[in-house]
Amino acid sequence: MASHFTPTEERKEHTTPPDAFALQIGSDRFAQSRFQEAPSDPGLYGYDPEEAQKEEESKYNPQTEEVIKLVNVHKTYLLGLEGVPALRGVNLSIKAGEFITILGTSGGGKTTMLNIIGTIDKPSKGDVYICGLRIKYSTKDQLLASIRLNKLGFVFQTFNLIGSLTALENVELPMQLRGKLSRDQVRKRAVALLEEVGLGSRLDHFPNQLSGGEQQRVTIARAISNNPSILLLDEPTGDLDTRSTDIVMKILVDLCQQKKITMIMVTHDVSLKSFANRVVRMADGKIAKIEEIDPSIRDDMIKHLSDRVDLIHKGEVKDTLAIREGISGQDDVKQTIGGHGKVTIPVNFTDLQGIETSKTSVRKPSDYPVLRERFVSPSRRY
Ligand SMILES: Nc1ncnc2c1ncn2[C@@H]1O[C@H](COP(=O)(O)OP(=O)(O)OP(=O)(O)O)[C@@H](O)[C@H]1O
Repeated sequence: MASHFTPTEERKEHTTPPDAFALQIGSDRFAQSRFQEAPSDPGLYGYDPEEAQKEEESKYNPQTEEVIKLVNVHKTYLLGLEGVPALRGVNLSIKAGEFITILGTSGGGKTTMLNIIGTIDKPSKGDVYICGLRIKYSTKDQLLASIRLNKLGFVFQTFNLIGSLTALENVELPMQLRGKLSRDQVRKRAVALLEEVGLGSRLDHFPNQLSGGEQQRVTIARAISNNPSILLLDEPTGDLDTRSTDIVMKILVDLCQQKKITMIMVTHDVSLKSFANRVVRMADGKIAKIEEIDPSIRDDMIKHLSDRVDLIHKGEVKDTLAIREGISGQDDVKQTIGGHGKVTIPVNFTDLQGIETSKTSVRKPSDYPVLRERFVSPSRRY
């Protein structure tokens, strides 16, 4: 990889200060992409501190302005001598308090878009506005680090907790790095956040003493510790079983509805899409489609989710064999369940025979998140 560096890029990377938010990232791609960016306008390397300051002080009004705005955003990575276009002219506006899911084909640009919104990557071309602040290729790393610490929270599929710290200490860390609260205030807030995600009895557990679902709940508590306006979620339930998925989704939906945190969630699990206000489908580096979820359908989904989570907490949910909508690159391709050998189903699902769905698989809930029977009923809405 060293052969791809230009002296300028190398120097720039070495002078970058330690970033508080790095603890929330587990992605090697972060490091790679910062070396491999191919700016469309090399002149943008110049940095104007006055302009940045002006932008930082701009009066953002969440009532009237979008919390995130992407205008004609392009991102091209350099792979050897070739440019790999990851985003090709993306326009998207997101209002404060919205819940957005991003679905799409593999390599379609979902993670790249999330990384650009999260200021982990900079666009090669185009403008990105986060809470009224304009981010472009020349934006200084210090300003980006400050935006991440103050405005954004991150939750990834791999939980990225620090193994040598307890749950409580993991949640305290971003608040300590921000330095706005006293030691006592930090501790009290960390305890309250862990109680809020149902882990009041796990404060002193280390990550390896917690289940996957519990670790992800610690990650969420950590991600919201500095009161972010926006939570960026990259496959947050990808490694979780059904029950943990339900618990985590309920926490996320509550945070969105009660604390008005804007949620942007990349997922391959189409059964989660209707928890959002809007679904953005990406393909080939572009937004292929934006779908509004009918509010009554969303309310219904959330009500069922709450009911399920209540049952989970009462210990009334049993493991059963269940049917799950499979994940394929083509979410929209429908197949017939039980029809002429297309999708095989066990006898206890014969009532689903003939229903059109995306590629479907049957697994034990303990193996993988499952789609409950209800979600593949003929009246299913996705
Ligand atoms: N650091 C990088 N260097 C080179 N190419 C990259 C880099 N990161 C992403 N790409 C390429 O950019 C394109 C978009 O990738 P991205 O990861 O954003 O897609 P995705 O929709 O998140 O895919 P998936 O669903 O498989 O995670 C792909 O062609 C990918 O190979």
